[in-house]
Amino acid sequence: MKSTIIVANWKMHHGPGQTRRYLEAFVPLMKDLPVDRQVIICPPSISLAAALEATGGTPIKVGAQNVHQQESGAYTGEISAAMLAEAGVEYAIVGHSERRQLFGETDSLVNQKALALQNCGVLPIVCVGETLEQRQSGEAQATVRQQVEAAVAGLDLQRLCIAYEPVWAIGTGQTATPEDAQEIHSVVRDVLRSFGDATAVPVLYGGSVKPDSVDELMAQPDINGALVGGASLLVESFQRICCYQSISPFGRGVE
Ligand SMILES: O=C(CO)COP(=O)(O)O
Repeated sequence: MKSTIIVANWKMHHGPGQTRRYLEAFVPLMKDLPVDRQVIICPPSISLAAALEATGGTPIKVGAQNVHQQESGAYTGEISAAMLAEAGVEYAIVGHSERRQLFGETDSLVNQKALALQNCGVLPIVCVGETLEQRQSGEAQATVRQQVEAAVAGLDLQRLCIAYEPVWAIGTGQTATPEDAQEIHSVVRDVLRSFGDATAVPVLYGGSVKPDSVDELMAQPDINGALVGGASLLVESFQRICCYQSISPFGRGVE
C-alpha cells in the first residue's frame, strides 16, 4: 500500500452526472500527485459505476461508503461485498459515525461488515472516533481503544485501513489539533500492535480536513492519510488536499 492515503467521502452528494463532471476535471490534475500517495473516491452507491468508468486506467481508486454484512438474501436496498468486488470497487468505508449514530451500527456489526469485505477482496476503511461528550469526560482514548479492538477482531491487518474521525470534528469546521489527533492515532497503533503487524495498517485522520490544515496533520508520525468529507466535494479544494506539501518535522523553520 502507498504510504499516504487520501480518501474522499462524498456522503450523499454527487449523482452519476455530477460524478462524471467532477472526475473529468479532477483526474487530469492528479498527474502531479506525488508518487507516494493513493487517492480514493467514495461516491454514493448509485455513482460507483460512473466513478469506476471515469477513473479506469488511472491511479485513482474507487470505494463504497457502506456494505451489507451478509453474502446475499432478502435485504431490500442493500449491497453485498461480492457485488462491490464484482463491480471493481477496491475499498469500502465501514462504521462511519453517521452510520453508527443515524443507523444504529454497533461495533460488532462494523466488524462483520469488515470481515465480509475482506472475504471478497475489498479493503475495509474502518472508522472510529469519540463524541464530544466522551472527549469532555476524558473517555476519548478508552472509546477509540474499544472501537478498534472490536472492529479489528479476526481481520487481516495487511488489508485494512483505520480512520480516526472524532465525531465533534465532522462537518463542524473544528479540526482536531495535530497533537490531539496524533495522541489518538498512537492509541490506535498501540491496539493494532496487540493484533499483529501494526505498521501494516494506514491510520487516516478525518474531521474538517481542509487545504490549510492538511500539511500539519500529515506531518504527525502516526497519521498516514486523510478521510475528507466537505472539502472533497469541490475539485479545487480536494486537489489541494491531495497535493499537500509534506512538512518535515525537522524543517519547519524558526518559530
Ligand atoms: O466524515 C467525514 C469524512 O468521512 C469528515 O467530514 P468533514 O470533512 O466534512 O468534516
